[in-house]
Amino acid sequence: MVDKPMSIHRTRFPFSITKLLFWSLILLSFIVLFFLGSPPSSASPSHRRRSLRGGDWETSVRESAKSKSLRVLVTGAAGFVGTHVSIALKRRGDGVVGIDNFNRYYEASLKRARSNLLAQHKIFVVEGDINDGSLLKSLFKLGKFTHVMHLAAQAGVRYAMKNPKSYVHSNIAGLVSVLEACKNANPQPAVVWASSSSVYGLNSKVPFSEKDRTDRPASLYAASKKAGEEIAHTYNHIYGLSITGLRFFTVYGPWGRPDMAYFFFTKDILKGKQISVFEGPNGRSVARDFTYIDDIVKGCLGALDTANRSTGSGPAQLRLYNLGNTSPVAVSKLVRILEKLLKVNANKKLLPMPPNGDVFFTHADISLAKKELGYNPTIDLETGLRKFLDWYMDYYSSSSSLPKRAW
Ligand SMILES: O=C(O)[C@H]1O[C@H](OP(=O)(O)OP(=O)(O)OC[C@H]2O[C@@H](n3ccc(=O)[nH]c3=O)[C@H](O)[C@@H]2O)[C@H](O)[C@@H](O)[C@H]1O
Repeated sequence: MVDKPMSIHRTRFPFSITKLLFWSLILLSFIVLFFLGSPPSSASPSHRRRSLRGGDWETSVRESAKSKSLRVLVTGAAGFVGTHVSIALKRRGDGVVGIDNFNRYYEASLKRARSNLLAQHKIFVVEGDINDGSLLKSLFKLGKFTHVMHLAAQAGVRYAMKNPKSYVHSNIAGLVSVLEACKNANPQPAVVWASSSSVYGLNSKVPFSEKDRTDRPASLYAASKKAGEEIAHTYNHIYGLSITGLRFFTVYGPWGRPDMAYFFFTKDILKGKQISVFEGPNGRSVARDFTYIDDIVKGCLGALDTANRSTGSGPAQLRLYNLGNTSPVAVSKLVRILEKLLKVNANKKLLPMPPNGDVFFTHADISLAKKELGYNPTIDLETGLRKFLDWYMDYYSSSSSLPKRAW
């Protein structure tokens, strides 16, 4: 009776209990050794993962933030504007730490390449999401930031129809997460953040002044940025955070975003692919106040330099500025400049502008930014596109993959 079940056991499991125990012990010791080998960390599991990947990230944050003047946390540091602003700050001696989630809205390899450029300038970029409150808390504790340049966002006007939730996640929830961290930080930093020309929406009065209506956004992107401006007001009002919003007007240049028209027109013209040029009603041209990246960087630095300290409670500085070029150019003219510089005729198709969130015209009144930030754009579209094309040719001739369209 006793032997029978044992023999049944033997036929079901090909190895003995002793062998099973032996292998379980080996496995257990591997698990124990793995965890003992991890760098010590008091942080949450997500932080532990980060330190495993990025080495001693806490030391890197402290080193990168070191400065006798500004200590700036740049969100979206591996983005187009984030990279340029970070380098400009570091060059003049400010401490800079970046955070970026390296999402796949457009080619991640370009973001990695920008991040490598930042590393060459000794700027440390933490890979993480602005919605990760505990990560932000640790970063503020380590970096003791005097300023936050908040540039992380879901960009793109037309993509909002494809993926509306990503705008809520990054531009609304993400902004609240950053402001919560700022409000709780010691010291409380001054915040400068990227709003957008798109908040003017269906406004037809030109040039667009900060005093004009912004309650008719034409896209969810615009609505998310407008919501951001209202959220900024709340955090300023209740928590005394010093907050400056910058309404960027169609920023372009080297290391730019492949989802923007000037960028993918270049790619498609070079490949002989047809490009769609949108038109307004009755063949009216669609135009943008295209603004070169170096001018935008100067505006960002001007905003950081003139920002007052946060007060913790009670009245604090709350500002909004247009950063444009104040000379709109028709999209058809943009294409003609590209054709001239590339020495290639574009295969163009004129199309009525689809109802996709786009607006017909943007034109910034920049008198306020001129007066208060010393903002003074100097680069015209042809000069700026020449600089962009120099970079583009150089970057994509040494890189195997051309940008793919995901938007
Ligand atoms: O100022 C901003 O705040 C925004 O600027 C930018 O948006 P936009 O000004 O719309 O730039 P972009 O897409 O390059 O289209 C340029 C022009 O080409 C036209 N356009 C576009 C696509 C196409 O296939 N054909 C075409 O004619 C199109 O109708 C438009 O007239 C940023 O992307 C956005 O993230 C935000 O920062």
